[in-house]
Order: sequence, then structure tokens, then C-alpha cells
Amino acid sequence: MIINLDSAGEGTAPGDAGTAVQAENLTVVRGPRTVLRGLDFTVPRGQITGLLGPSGCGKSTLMRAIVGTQAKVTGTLDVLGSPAGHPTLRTRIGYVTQAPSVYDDLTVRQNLDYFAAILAPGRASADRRHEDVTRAIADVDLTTHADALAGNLSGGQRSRVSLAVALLGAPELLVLDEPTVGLDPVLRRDLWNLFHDIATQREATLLISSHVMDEAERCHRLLLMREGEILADDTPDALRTRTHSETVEAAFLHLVDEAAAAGRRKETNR
Ligand SMILES: Nc1ncnc2c1ncn2[C@@H]1O[C@H](COP(=O)(O)OP(=O)(O)OP(=O)(O)O)[C@@H](O)[C@H]1O
Repeated sequence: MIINLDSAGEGTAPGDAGTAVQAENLTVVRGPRTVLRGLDFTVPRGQITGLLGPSGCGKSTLMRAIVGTQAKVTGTLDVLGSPAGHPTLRTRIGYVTQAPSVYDDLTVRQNLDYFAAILAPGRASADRRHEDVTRAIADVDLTTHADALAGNLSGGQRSRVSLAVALLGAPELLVLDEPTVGLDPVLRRDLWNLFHDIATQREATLLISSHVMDEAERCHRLLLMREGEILADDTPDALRTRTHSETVEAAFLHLVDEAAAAGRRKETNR
């Protein structure tokens, strides 16, 4: 079930300049389970959309479908105007998984150099690669650790190396799976400031998952998920207003109760 709480998004057809991701009846089966059930939603371009919901509700599965690494996806899923998984999307999307994907026996800079060489190979691109790597390391505030072995970094620092790798190609769409897990409050704040800079200065779209509801307040829009369904697709303000709640967390709980009550009514009327 999807509850569209306002008219935002009206007039944005698939492939419009205003839409980064458009899903219709998106369903994903993993093993014996239907993990995502007929989702309809859009992710607008140039904004931060938060994907929030309890552990196991399907956030990572949805992100994997969007970046094209998930099997058994049915329905329609358009990403930056192409079907999800289309080869031309590879360099246009940055994806950071929950497990940092870095080489422990390389330094931070060597990790970045390696991935930069895949994105822009050849001697002719050497200067650009050097600039991109230096910028990405600075973006995630690891300049003073550039020559440290990744294996000697803390968990949060390793996550930031992964994020720096995703920032290398200046992607149009950044998909970040719980990027702030395990980070201290100062680092979390700095990263959210960086996410906002990326959205405003580079006009990139960010889809960021979290199960920490206070991070919802930092997003332009929210997709609230529960048990493979989207409970709401709206702005934090509109969600609070519509549910007469002070926080997004209270709004989420209100919507969960509302959906449970609707489910019970459906059962009774059968
Ligand atoms: N390989 C798999 N085979 C079968 N079911 C799976 C598989 N991987 C995940 N699932 C199930 O799919 C559901 C959604 O998992 P997913 O990882 O997308 O949730 P999530 O919301 O990202 O959770 P978390 O916040 O804990 O990372 C879960 O109930 C999980 O048990």
C-alpha cells in the first residue's frame, strides 16, 4: 500500500528531468519470500530522499534493485531515464553498501587511485585522476589519513573511504546504504552537511537509508517502509502535519497503526 499525502510529484512522468527513480508495481522475491510487494514511488532529482524503516523491511533490497544488482525484480523500475541495471548507468550511479568495500592492505589514497584508474584509465587522465582522488579524500575528511593503511582505520573511517570511492566519478545518483551507522554525532553531522552540499552544489540525487528516525528530519523527502511496503512517500513536514505528530518517528508509528487498522478492516470484510 502507498499513501500519497500531497500532490508533490504530480506531472512528473517517467524519464522527466524532475525524476531520478520511478517505480511501478516493483516486486522482488528473495528465496521463498516476496521481500518487496508491488511498490510505486518516485525519487526526485537533485534532492535527498531518505529510505527509512525497521531492520529487515527491505531497504537494502530496494537499493540493490535500483543499482541493478538484485535478481528476481519484476514491475517497472526506471533510473535516470533507463531501465535499472542498464550498462550506461554504471558510471552515473555511486553505490555504497553497508559493508565497506576497501582493500585493507592499501592506503586510503591507493584505494582511491585503484578505483579512479578503473573509472578513467590511461596516462592522459593521470592529472584528472589525481585531482579527483584528492578532492574525494577531502570530501570525506580523511586528508590527514590519506597515507594510512585502510586496515588500520576505524570502522567509521573505512566507511568514509567507501563513500569517497563512490564520490570519485561525480555520480548523478548516489545510493548510500546506512552510511552513518556507528559514527559519532560530530561525524554524522559533518556527513549530512556533505550530503546536502553534494545535492545543492553538484545537483546530484541522493537516496540514503537509515533506521535512525532523527536522520529523517535532514532529508528533503522520505520513503517510509515497513515489511516490504511503502507506508508513505512525502516530505518530513507534510508527514508530521498529516499525522498531527511532532516528530517523523511519531508520524511513522501513527502510519504503522493506521496500516494495521486498515489491514484488520480488510480481514473483517472478507
Ligand atoms: N538472500 C536472501 N534470501 C532470502 N531472504 C533474504 C535474503 N537476503 C535478505 N532476505 C530477507 O529480505 C528481507 C529484507 O532484507 P533487507 O536486507 O533488504 O532489509 P533492510 O531493511 O535493509 O534491513 P537492515 O536495516 O537490517 O539492513 C529480510 O526479511 C531478509 O530476511
